[in-house]
Amino acid sequence: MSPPSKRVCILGSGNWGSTAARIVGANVAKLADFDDTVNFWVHEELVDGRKLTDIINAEHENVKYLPGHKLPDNVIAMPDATEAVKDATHIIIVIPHQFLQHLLETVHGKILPSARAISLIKGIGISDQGMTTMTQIIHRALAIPVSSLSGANIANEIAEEKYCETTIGCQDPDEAIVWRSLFNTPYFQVNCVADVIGVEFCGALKNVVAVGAGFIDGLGLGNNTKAAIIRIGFLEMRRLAMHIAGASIQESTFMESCGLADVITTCYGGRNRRLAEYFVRTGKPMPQLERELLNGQKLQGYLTAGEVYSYIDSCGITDHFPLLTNIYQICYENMPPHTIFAGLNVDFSRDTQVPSPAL
Ligand SMILES: NC(=O)C1=CN([C@@H]2O[C@H](COP(=O)(O)OP(=O)(O)OC[C@H]3O[C@@H](n4cnc5c(N)ncnc54)[C@H](O)[C@@H]3O)[C@@H](O)[C@H]2O)C=CC1
Ligand SMILES: O=C(CO)COP(=O)(O)O
Repeated sequence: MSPPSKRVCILGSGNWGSTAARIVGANVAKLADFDDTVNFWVHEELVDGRKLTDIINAEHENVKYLPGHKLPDNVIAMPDATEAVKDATHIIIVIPHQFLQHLLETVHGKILPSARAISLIKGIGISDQGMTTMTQIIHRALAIPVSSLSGANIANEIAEEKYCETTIGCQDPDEAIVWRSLFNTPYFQVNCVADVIGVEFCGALKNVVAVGAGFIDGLGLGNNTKAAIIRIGFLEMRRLAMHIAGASIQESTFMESCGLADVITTCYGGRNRRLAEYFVRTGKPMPQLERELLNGQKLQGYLTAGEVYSYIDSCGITDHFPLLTNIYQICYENMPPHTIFAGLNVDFSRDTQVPSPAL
């Protein structure tokens, strides 16, 4: 039998990164063409005076970001990202989006030219060229094919092996089969689509809607109000994604796990929702709440609200996105939370009237 020709590296070890390591570690052990070892890059820090990498390798548990769940023994924590990616054919990138650029600069020139990557990140980038997705940023930096994975996937529930679905966006059907084999389990059901950036836009933009849902909970309003915010938020997400990249996005992607299902789960169970509720109840700024309540975990929706607004404002199209605009103004411009309802009676049948992006 020939030796395994493929090898996995996971870049990122937070709540979702550690959960992904649990899944992928167990799966590679059963795949003959993959080396059993999974290199797991950990942003090094001290936990009770010990290095987190040492704790993970001794106890097979990420006691800070995924306490109470064992990682497979073949997942090896490493503090050096360049060492972790060295021989990897399949690179899984799962870090908060604000840290991506620095990580890419670190691993640039250190990866196999034949490697491929998949992004599990939920976030967007803003540059002179407008709004970019994580796979576009990774592809430009590393010049390798990049797929996306996103879904209604609250990490703690998946670590408890509660059934859910996810969506992989991958243009090459053969590659899609390989990525699916790394992630699919009886309790984590993967569906593959060819729409890489549609999957990503859904995952990133729903975090802003979840902040809005948290405001509703903070105001003590009920389920009907939250359902209205979810519905309008979903339409604005779709409207913005189609405005930016309509020619390459499939409408059907919005009905996959990465679309409607993820908006629902995050608006009820996510960190963005929870901290937005505290924001209304306490009046404390989001970054302070993140430091006080998340024990090192990071919010994506608050930053994404700012990034989305900078884009729609620069395009002069805020009128077409009243909910996303209101959420931004509540987060960053001291507008009171009840102003979330201002101007929400937009006619979504007029989507074609949003001016095209000047890209
Ligand atoms: N937690 C969840 O339920 C889910 C998260 N995601 C997405 O996955 C991505 C990663 O999130 P999580 O794994 O949950 O992370 P997390 O928010 O739980 O943890 C933060 C991570 O950032 C690392 N970090 C801190 N400073 C850093 C730096 N300067 N450079 C690099 N890394 C640094 C920490 O070591 C830690 O691993 C995010 O885009 C998130 O939206 C997607 C689906 C579910
Ligand atoms: O993306 C998520 C669930 O699919 C997690 O959302 P939060 O970051 O709000 O917890």
